[in-house]
Amino acid sequence: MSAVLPPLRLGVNIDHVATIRNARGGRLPDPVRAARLAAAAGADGITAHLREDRRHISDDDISRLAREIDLPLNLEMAATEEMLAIALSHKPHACCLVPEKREEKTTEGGLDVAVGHRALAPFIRSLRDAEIRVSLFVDPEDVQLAVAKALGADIVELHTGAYCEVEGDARQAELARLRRAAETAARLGLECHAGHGLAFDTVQPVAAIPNVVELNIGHFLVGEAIFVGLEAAIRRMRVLMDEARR
Ligand SMILES: CC(=O)[C@@H](O)[C@H](O)COP(=O)(O)O
Ligand SMILES: NCC(=O)COP(=O)(O)O
Repeated sequence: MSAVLPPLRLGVNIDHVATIRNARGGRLPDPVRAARLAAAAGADGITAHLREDRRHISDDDISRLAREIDLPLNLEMAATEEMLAIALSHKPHACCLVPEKREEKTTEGGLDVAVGHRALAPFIRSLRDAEIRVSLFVDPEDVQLAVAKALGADIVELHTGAYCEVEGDARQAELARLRRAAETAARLGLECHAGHGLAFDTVQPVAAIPNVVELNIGHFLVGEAIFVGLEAAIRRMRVLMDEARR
């Protein structure tokens, strides 16, 4: 009899609703309305990345999400004093620390906690003292997981970008990295999430990894929403995730 896998949560990242809004500098489409639709479609949480350059999600979006949305808010941010102050003022369910480079189009890799641990330690302590869950967005490497544990993180989110960007044998190799990292995370007592670049055609092998308990998916869902609507896109992703878990 196959083991029953733990439930797999879906965090919907609404960054790129704000990208479309900012294209014209107005108020529409409203990312908070997208969060409400995501909740109605069965999302288990909302993820929003407040970048230092505010290219999409704004400070006001975060304030409104924190006030108006009942789902757990996963605030993605760089490990800066500015972002720490914002996180402590809103006290989201979780903060996911991600690397940021101004010139990047999107997140290019995991946060190198093995190199940056000295600066990260007090930062993580401040978040934990405020009872905010701490997630570290990392590449699927044992050293990153070990340091994440030593830093007192609650969660690691495995970067699935490399897995999504390749095909064939290379993708199978990246999937094996993700599986091994998820096993290591479980052994260390770290809650294991995954995300970046996931789509309908890539989600199921990651959703089937037993120790992964949450997927954060955004860009693909917002793009798909242009054609089928956000609720339908989310419901389809949910079906694929549940099928993979059986
Ligand atoms: C960390 C990650 O992979 C995403 O959650 C992040 O938000 C990507 O950045 P953009 O949303 O700006 O593409
Ligand atoms: N942390 C990953 C995330 O929130 C969504 O990434 P993407 O699906 O927008 O690439």
